[in-house]
Amino acid sequence: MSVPLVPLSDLQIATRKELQQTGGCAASSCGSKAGSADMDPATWAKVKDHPCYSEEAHHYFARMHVAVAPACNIQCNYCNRKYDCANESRPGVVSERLTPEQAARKVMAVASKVPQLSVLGIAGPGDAAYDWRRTRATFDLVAARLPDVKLCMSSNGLALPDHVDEIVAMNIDHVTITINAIDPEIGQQIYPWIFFQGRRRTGLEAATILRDRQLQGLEMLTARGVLVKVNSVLIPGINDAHLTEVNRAVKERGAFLHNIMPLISDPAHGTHFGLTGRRGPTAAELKKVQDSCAGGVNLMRHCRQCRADAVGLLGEDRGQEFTLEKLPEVVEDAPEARAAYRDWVAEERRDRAAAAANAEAAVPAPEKPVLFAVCTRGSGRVNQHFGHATEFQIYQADVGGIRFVGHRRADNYCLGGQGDAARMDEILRVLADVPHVLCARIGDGPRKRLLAAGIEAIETPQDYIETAISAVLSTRNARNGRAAQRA
Ligand SMILES: C[S@@+](CC[C@H](N)C(=O)[O-])C[C@H]1O[C@@H](n2cnc3c(N)ncnc32)[C@H](O)[C@@H]1O
Ligand code: SF4
Ligand code: SF4
Repeated sequence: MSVPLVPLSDLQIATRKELQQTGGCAASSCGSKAGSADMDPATWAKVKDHPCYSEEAHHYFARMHVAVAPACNIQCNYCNRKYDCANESRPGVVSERLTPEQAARKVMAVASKVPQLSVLGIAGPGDAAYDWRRTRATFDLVAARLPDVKLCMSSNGLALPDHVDEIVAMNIDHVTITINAIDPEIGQQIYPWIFFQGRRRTGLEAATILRDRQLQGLEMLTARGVLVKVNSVLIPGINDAHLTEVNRAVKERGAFLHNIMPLISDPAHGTHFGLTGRRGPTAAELKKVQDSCAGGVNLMRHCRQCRADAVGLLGEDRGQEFTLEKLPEVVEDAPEARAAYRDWVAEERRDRAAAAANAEAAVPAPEKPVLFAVCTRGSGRVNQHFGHATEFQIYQADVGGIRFVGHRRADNYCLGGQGDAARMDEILRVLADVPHVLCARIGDGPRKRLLAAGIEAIETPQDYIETAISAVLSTRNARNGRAAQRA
């Protein structure tokens, strides 16, 4: 279940949805097939339950953000924070601001209801490092009450070097720094001002100070063993040709992951870029930039660009279930449920890895890549009704095996038991290049509409995704073989 997107112009709707189709992870990217096999045990231990730092983990684990840090010390031309907004799905937007005590109560409430919860993040809605007093108070309360939940924060980097000792002491193992430019000439087109050491600075001076502090914070954190993800917003015409340089610079300083995200820009959001017509990138533009970073820091390709109060698995947002007025005064924790869930995941992972290996061995790899759109509620299984899917996970089978390559959003087709024709049109557009949809169930009507558009819907309820794909490939091979014999 995700919150509805804000109405965007047609171009933007197309662009945001297309952007979810940036397939083609390089084998080294985003831990796509990854599990413990491709990293050292200490690093795997840190990322195995973190849905953002491991693509594999995002099938099982949930994160939540608490909106305790509204203050920010810089202005980005793409950011406009909103504090009472339930219906926009983008960073910097929240339904309500919380005090640290309220936030801790909310985390307890979520943890007792959502055993998948493994990470508490503070992503503003302003800056977690600048609004440090509130960030620290929140983390202290939660660490004391829920020691098994990992702590994670994101920052523009300007205030970060001042807090590295505390971050390490507080066991905050995951920090995100947004770095959009290394070259201050480019940076000054993104940041109109920063507030540093009691003064507002602008232009090249501002961009240079910000860049230096970001890289300093990155170096300090990685030297102390903290895993750092670098976010970069791809802004066409400003930093598109420059992000390979950013990737190189952050690799040299030990960044773990690079998340190159599309600019979200719409006049209705009231940002400088939105109001002045600066558009977000197309899917092809984003993919080109991501591909140009191959061989550098591993790329994250499963980011959903969440709200600053998001709750749940990536791709779902259960935030409205846990608003302040719905929180009980006293919450009993249920750590056994989380522990039991983690034990189940450990077994499930072993099973899924074995099933995936068998599935890949069972069929010859297709010569040309074949795409699959999967309806899933998580756990690496095909377990969602087609009509309920608000996003499709896209898998690719090719000589490299079967792997996750991205996701595409489209509003769910089924509304209160009725199919929605306009939504179906959009789904057909979003899946235009995908020949197979895998789902738990699908009605006759939508199945026929898909088929008429050249998309085959296959019901494989509860199968592991790789197993289901392998079975479809096998049927495809047999069909193609018969066709070749007839020819
Ligand atoms: C709201 S910020 C909060 C954390 C911190 N202040 C920062 O900027 O890193 C979270 C992330 O959302 C990104 N973001 C904000 N507005 C955006 C937009 N319009 N398009 C794409 N990314 C955006 C920021 O660059 C940052 O990486
Ligand atoms: S640093 Fe983060 S919160 Fe501050 S203006 Fe930029 S995106 Fe918004
Ligand atoms: S915005 Fe991206 S990195 Fe942050 S919680 Fe959502 S998916 Fe993870």
